Amino acid sequence: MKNIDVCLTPELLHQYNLENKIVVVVDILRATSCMVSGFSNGVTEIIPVSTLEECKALQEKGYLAAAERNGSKAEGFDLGNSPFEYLDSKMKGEKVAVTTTNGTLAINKSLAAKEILIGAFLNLNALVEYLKNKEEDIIILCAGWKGKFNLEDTLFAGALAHQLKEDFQFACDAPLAAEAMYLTAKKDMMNYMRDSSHAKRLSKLNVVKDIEFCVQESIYDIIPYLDGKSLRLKK
Ligand SMILES: O=C(O)[C@H](CS(=O)(=O)O)OP(=O)(O)O
Repeated sequence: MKNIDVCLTPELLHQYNLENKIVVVVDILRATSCMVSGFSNGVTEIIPVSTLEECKALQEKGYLAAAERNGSKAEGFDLGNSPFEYLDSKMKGEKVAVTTTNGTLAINKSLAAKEILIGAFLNLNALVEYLKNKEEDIIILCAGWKGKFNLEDTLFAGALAHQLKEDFQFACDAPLAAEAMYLTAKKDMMNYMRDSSHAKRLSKLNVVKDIEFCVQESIYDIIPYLDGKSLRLKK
């Protein structure tokens, strides 16, 4: 049977063989939630880069530049890291270069995979429908926080692993633990997340509405994937 596994932080990724695997990268707060929101609102291409310098260089080539460090928009860039910025009508048809603290790094660490998909609660069902018939093993890569474990990405990993468990067996205890957390949390996700370090950090920046938005399940029926250096929408 095919396997599904969860990598709880990019710092553990060296333990996983990505060859011929599908990697679903998740950074619920907020990078991958922003990406899914942007594509759902008509953004045509997103280039994830690891550094502010790379992002600036793409801004000079005409990309809208989204740059966040420690939760706030970096100086001199067009956008920060709120999904609501991506829902603005002026984003339709735009190409975006993006760098964030955790999410874009996680994408760039996954390049050895056969396929890289972008996951969020916002597109959970679309991912389940796409992945359930795939032959490849799946790794869900949690972006975490600065190399450490975080709650919200693990909850998403648990949700996805739970919904795929009829077709994929759990490769180790990480999907099992993530699933147990998700099943406990899902009745009141916002309340469960309230104590998480990331929610506390972002609430100091007055972005509680972003967190409420990012925990909504399956409001968008799309899947962004990495095509060369760019994220695009699966047809
Ligand atoms: O802006 C965010 O949501 C976070 C900032 S931090 O990790 O709390 O410093 O960045 P992300 O890369 O989206 O996790």
